Amino acid sequence: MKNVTTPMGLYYQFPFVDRKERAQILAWLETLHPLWEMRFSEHNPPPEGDEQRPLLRPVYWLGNWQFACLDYYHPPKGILHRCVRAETYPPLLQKLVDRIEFIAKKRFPKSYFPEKWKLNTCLINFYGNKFEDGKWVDRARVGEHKDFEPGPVGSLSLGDRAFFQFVNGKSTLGEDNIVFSQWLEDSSLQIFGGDKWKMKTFHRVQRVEDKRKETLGPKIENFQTRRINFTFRYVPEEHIYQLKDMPAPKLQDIRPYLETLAQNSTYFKKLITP
Ligand SMILES: O=C(O)CCC(=O)C(=O)O
Ligand SMILES: [Fe+2]
Repeated sequence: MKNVTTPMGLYYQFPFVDRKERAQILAWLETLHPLWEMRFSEHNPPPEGDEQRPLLRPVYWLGNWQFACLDYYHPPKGILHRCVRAETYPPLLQKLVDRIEFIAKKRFPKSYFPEKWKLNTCLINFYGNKFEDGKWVDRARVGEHKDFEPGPVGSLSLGDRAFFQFVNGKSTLGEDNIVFSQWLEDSSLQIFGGDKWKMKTFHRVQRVEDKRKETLGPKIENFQTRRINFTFRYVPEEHIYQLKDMPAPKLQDIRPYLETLAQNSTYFKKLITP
């Protein structure tokens, strides 16, 4: 097993999951029905100069669902009604999360961890090509952003490898902008924590290779998945809202998503059935 420790606050392990675990995760992923969300909504329309659009990729959240139209979790100011309680991890994922938390605590200083830190939230991203206007278009990338959830973030990658970068600014200033690059391999774990990687720099997925030619994840209409990434994060429990505590306009905006989720998830079915 290769285990390379990169700069302070960055950790990378390949492989992190073995073949059996990989197969189990992939089997579970096939049962999921990811959502293709719109960025904005009736009560949260695009700001001037921006426009309504679908996200680049379908996603699925566990622990809490941060609907795009609720603007994601963004402390200290953006904490109200952004995170909606969602399904818990299946046992096989919880086991991995326990291992990731253990590694993070072993590798990173105490100062990186907010009180009560645990990886209680997971975003599953489906990367691949979308069929639109009669052709397949590569949507396998993520622009510069920060993960605003406090504390270290753990990232598990499956499928084709991704070229992942930490960059200084949001603008495309060229090479000097790049602080650190790495390939995220199939079955690998990346953990990043501390000010430099969480607060000071942005990160992005520049591109995803197209080499493995493996069918991954559930069937998604007009979409071909070649990489699936899990990012495990921490949202303080007091910032995760029950559906009944969400204000009516926001509830109205996310209602169609909840109904779609309820078609395939007993958790969401229960949640929205009066
Ligand atoms: O796919 C990845 O490796 C990273 C995804 C990411 O940055 C995110 O979901 O916030
Ligand atoms: Fe991210």
